[in-house]
Amino acid sequence: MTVHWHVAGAGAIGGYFAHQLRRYGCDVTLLTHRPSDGTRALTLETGENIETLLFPECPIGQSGRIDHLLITTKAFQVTEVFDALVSALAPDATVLIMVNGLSWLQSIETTRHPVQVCAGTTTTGCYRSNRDHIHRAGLGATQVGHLSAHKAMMEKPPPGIAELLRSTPDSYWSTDIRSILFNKLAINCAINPLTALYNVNNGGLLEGSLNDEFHSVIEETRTIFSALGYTGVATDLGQKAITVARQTAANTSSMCADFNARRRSELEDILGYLLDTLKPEAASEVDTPHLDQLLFALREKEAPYAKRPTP
Ligand SMILES: NC(=O)C1=CN([C@@H]2O[C@H](COP(=O)(O)OP(=O)(O)OC[C@H]3O[C@@H](n4cnc5c(N)ncnc54)[C@H](OP(=O)(O)O)[C@@H]3O)[C@@H](O)[C@H]2O)C=CC1
Ligand SMILES: CC(C)(CO)C(=O)C(=O)O
Repeated sequence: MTVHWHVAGAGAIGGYFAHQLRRYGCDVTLLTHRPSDGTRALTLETGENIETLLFPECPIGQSGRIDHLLITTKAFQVTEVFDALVSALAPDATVLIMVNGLSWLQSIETTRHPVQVCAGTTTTGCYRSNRDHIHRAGLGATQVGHLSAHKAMMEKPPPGIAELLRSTPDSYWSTDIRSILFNKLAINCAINPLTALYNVNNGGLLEGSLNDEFHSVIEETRTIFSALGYTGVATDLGQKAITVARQTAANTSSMCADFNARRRSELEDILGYLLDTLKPEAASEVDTPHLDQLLFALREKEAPYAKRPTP
């Protein structure tokens, strides 16, 4: 039977995966929070190829039964979207959440539901030149794994995931997605806020006095992860953050792009989550003056245009 994926959040990344899944042969329906006439044409431009596909689209809440759900909104929209769709999910449905930032993790994990929840992360980079035109700026790797702590579930992709992994180049199943998500969170904490504060490309962190700040931020982030018991994340962060900044030197980080566009960023889902949720869980007292100051300065900068609950 054809695998049918519903995609909530068909923006840059969601639209990219929608294209991949359709080209692979899956049925794909887009779920929107905007008025819709029932179809949406999405163009994907990759450098080698440009293709427009017509997708069925329906408002969230009118989807009918969902067997496979991909959520690719911004991190701060995940819980709302999940809650709005949970009653439409088939028993044993597969949900895959693919966002940066982990602010949604606790609420999804504590919701009682029978569905299989996976999470993923990708280093493929996409942006939109208009609402329906997606550009793949860089082809990276995608990793997906089960959020369950049960070994049997962690080892085997639930229904629909194998098709998604096969549909997208360089995509892998991970038996330890949590470590990968925390690694990505640490890298995002080290790179994104500083680039947003100083409005520089990722490579700007490797130059001049900003490089000293970059190292202080890395060191304090490492200390938090170490105190939380994520020794692998803490040990690797220095080298990884510098490598990512070097490899993506010409890129504008997603947070910097959001600040420049004066739209709500994932500040609270990334650095806010690290300092307000994870740091208090650390086994020992951790001093993070640079990170505290960075969060304070960015909250001030974002305040005029970001609608967010008071942290
Ligand atoms: N772009 C990239 O290269 C990468 C992005 N990521 C992460 O992926 C996530 C998505 O990023 P990106 O694709 O760039 O962001 P976009 O803003 O392009 O896409 C988000 C999409 O979610 C939609 N949306 C918002 N609220 C709702 C809702 N309530 N119901 C349904 N849809 C909704 C938006 O619709 P509308 O625009 O109509 O409001 C938009 O289409 C982020 O966490 C980002 O950090 C990770 C790796 C790479
Ligand atoms: C890794 C990094 C920092 C690359 O730009 C990213 O994930 C982002 O911009 O959100």
